Amino acid sequence: MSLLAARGASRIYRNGPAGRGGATALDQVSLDIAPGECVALLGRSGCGKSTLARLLAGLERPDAGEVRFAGRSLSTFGRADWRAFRCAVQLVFQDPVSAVNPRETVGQIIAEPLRHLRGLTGVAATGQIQALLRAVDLPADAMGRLPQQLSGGQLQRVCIARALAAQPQLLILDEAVSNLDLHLQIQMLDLFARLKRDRDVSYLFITHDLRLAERFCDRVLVMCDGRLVEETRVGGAFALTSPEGRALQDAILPAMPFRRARAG
Ligand SMILES: Nc1ncnc2c1ncn2[C@@H]1O[C@H](COP(=O)(O)OP(=O)(O)OP(=O)(O)O)[C@@H](O)[C@H]1O
Ligand code: NI
Repeated sequence: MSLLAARGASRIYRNGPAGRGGATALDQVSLDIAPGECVALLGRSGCGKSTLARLLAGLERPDAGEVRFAGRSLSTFGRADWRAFRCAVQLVFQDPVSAVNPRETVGQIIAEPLRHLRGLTGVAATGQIQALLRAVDLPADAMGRLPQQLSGGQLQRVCIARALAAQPQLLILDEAVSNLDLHLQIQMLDLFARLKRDRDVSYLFITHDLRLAERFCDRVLVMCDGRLVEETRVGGAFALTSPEGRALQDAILPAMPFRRARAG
């Protein structure tokens, strides 16, 4: 059974780059994400990953093909369906600054899905906001701060907390941990792994880091020029075989010997 699926989904930006058939950002992409599954999406910059993420999250419509949730095309959704879908599928954007209202405090930002999607307000909401801030390792007093008073990595974690507030079944993470330091990356991945184990949450994990993908995901998808060019299950002597996949694997730096500078 697939939770979220794309069937021949294409997206053409009329004002996009010339070449490759005009401005086709996404070219007949089909994929399935099963409940509890963790799928990595890799590919070089501009290949269409974020576009696919927006389509799968229902924020943009495909120009051809369709996106299906629990077997139903999003194009048939009514108001109540959209509400259920927004609860079930959450997207954490690549750029946290443009993903929040600069005039809202962290508390207000996280309160929004609690109120609109889960009907929580007042003390119940405040308790949840505090728990969510703890989960993403932000101090409780972050609640009263504005986005501009936070670092990029702190704001990214506010966005993760906001996505988790909906208690989604599927989280689409568009480079959501890329600009966090290694310690925080591991902490967020532990949090995601716990949600996966306890609540069967699925993930579409967009990253440039093949090693992260290998560690966290069940399956790796590789895109090139708007198309899916490879799908490989992770495990054992796992190797990517498409030219694009091989390039990703070759791009992993060998461990560098660390030399301590000598005094004097
Ligand atoms: N709103 C838009 N209008 C016009 N063109 C767009 C728009 N959004 C994306 N594109 C184009 O579509 C293509 C795919 O962009 P997309 O952001 O999906 O790539 P990406 O794989 O996420 O890249 P990155 O790894 O740099 O985030 C690019 O050529 C981009 O210029
Ligand atoms: Ni992107």
